[in-house]
Amino acid sequence: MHYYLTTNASRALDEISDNIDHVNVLRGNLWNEESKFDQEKDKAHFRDYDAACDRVKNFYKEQHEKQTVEFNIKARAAFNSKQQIRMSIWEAMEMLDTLIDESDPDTDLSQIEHLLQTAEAIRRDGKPEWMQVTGLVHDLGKLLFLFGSQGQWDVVGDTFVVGCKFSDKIIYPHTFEGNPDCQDPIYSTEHGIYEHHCGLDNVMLSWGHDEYLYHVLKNQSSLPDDALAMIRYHSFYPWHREGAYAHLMNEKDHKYLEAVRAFNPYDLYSKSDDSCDPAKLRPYYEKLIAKFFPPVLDW
Ligand SMILES: O[C@H]1[C@H](O)[C@@H](O)[C@H](O)[C@@H](O)[C@H]1O
Ligand SMILES: [Fe+2]
Ligand SMILES: [Fe+2]
Repeated sequence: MHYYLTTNASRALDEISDNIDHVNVLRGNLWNEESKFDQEKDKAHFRDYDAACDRVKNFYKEQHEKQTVEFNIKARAAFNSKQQIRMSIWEAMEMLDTLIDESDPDTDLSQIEHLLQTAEAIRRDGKPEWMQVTGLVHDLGKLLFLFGSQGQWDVVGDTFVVGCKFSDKIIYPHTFEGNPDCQDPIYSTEHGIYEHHCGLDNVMLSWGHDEYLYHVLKNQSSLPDDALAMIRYHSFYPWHREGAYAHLMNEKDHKYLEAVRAFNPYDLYSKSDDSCDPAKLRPYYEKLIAKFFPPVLDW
């Protein structure tokens, strides 16, 4: 059906619709401001380790006492000599789904949901495909728990450098008192076994899901270096959030720091987003997976 309007009537209509647009823009701005405010307010609730439950506190006490240089050398040797399991990225996501992360004060959601929420938040912001798929896989290293870890303390939680003084920027720093490396004349010094600005590539980060997944993917994906850095350092909060370990960084690490910081909000704050439906999202992400990974990988 067509309406024929006089010029005046049509001008009047345009004006009304302009006004409505204007009101909508204003309303939109207001809404954005309010939701920005809510988001800032909400952010303070994340990673509140003082208020965390005993499960989290006990987890970190155990981890901080047991992540020694000796353990880290053994964990890497075991990783290099172990028999490998072959499966696809999606199979790995499904396999991981049974794990509930004891170190995490912010979510009891399944791991597949956390991976999808992270990827979806990155996608919503219009970030590139390689970053979306990085969000999708970043915690798959937690499979270590099903592949012969000693518990969760050598799989999840924040990471830190071993082989030099434990930084006081690590959460619950006093719990390192029970770590024998604190008594070691070399490991307990500022630089420990490392040279000034040797590069994070040359230091031993506490063994867990970041380090494991980095080694699994570095030769089995076409992800860019920034993506591999996001995976390898995403739990390294004393570094990427608190600014510790500057004396061990080299030139390249400054670039990686930027990448990891860009990734972090998606990992952390997407934990409060609406839940995702894996079956619905699968076709989209299978296509992305196929662009960056072989059909099956060695784990
Ligand atoms: O509890 C969490 C969880 O284990 C994450 O996967 C890890 O990346 C974080 O650093 C940690 O705080
Ligand atoms: Fe993680
Ligand atoms: Fe995560």
